[in-house]
Amino acid sequence: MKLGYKKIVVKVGSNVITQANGLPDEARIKHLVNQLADIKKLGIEVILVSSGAVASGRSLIKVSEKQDAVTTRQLLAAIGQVKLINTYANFFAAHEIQCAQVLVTKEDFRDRAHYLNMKNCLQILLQNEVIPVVNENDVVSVTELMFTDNDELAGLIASMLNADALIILSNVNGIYNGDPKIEGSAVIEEINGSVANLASFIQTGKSQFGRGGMITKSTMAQKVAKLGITVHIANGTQDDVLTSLLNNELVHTRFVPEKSKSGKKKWIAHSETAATGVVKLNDGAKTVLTSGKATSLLPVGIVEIQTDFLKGDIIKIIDEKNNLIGLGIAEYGSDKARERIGQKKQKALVHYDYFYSAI
Ligand SMILES: Nc1ncnc2c1ncn2[C@@H]1O[C@H](COP(=O)(O)OP(=O)(O)O)[C@@H](O)[C@H]1O
Ligand SMILES: N[C@@H](CCC(=O)OP(=O)(O)O)C(=O)O
Repeated sequence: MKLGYKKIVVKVGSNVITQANGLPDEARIKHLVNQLADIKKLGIEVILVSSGAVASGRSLIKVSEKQDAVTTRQLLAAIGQVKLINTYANFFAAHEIQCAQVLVTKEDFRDRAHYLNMKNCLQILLQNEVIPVVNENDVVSVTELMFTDNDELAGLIASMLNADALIILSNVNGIYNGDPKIEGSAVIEEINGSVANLASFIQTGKSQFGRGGMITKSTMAQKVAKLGITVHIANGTQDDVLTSLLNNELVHTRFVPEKSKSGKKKWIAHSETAATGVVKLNDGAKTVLTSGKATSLLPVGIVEIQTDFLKGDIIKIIDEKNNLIGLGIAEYGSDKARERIGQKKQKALVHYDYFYSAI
């Protein structure tokens, strides 16, 4: 395979494996499994993040219209996930490959200990030649405990496992420079760094069964590429999509990776919800911190400590307009930080090694 990856995370959207009538598209799932099996047999480690539990459940049970959205999702996912994982397990078994069901919630990544626990779990599966099939545990994860969608979850897993690439399979050929349904719109084949007007190309509507939409996909993809992982968005309904992509023969969108960041920085990048404190910086400090040079956050650039934190906590670093600049681990607590606001020659509040720039 021309792209030479050793470890990939493949995310399959609900639309890829669901027919227009809502029933699971078993032929499509089988075709994807056949490709994944071929890829695995070449020695490439594969982690699959698959949506489709809710869509699959919809084909199995009729839900009362009176039921609210949250309980409906719980019901459909609880039933549908069984069908989904069974379908995968049967198709992988035909290749003598075992797969595992890994259902997660945001809480399973809430601090470094939980994060490393999840990492261990996936690593032990890979070491035993098992393909993890990951999905959000929709039965217990509701409201604020939810990931935006499985694209966010897949980005987190790719970062956590130091994958070479994250391949997102949706029902379009990639990100278009206009509405994909309108003639004249074309796939943007390469996205390098942060593209200021990328969101303006993207229609806010989602596909029939999808949750997040293309905007969350592109935001997540830019973040993951910034951490050093190549991200591909391609059409999972196209025949041989994975093998063509890995042979560099497919028209799709590729996010060019930056230099790979450390494991700690990758964790910090995905820990915004775990952040306790909020620290506001002046514009000079913002410029220095986001310049790409190895600089630590010094108290001289702090204008306000908005929310308290303890030594070792993850803190949000914002600018004077309250936009997120980055995340970091505090070297000391908010009490000491407050005493040092605006002072020169003080110990860094966040060391460069523990700072992730969101810009
Ligand atoms: N500029 C764009 N390029 C590509 N897709 C877009 C664009 N704007 C909106 N979309 C929509 O985003 C959808 C894919 O996102 P989503 O519904 O979350 O799918 P999935 O189930 O694969 O996660 C596409 O079906 C497409 O209609
Ligand atoms: N966890 C949900 C899918 C959520 C989701 O992100 O869906 P999608 O936008 O199709 O990837 C399910 O299995 O139905």
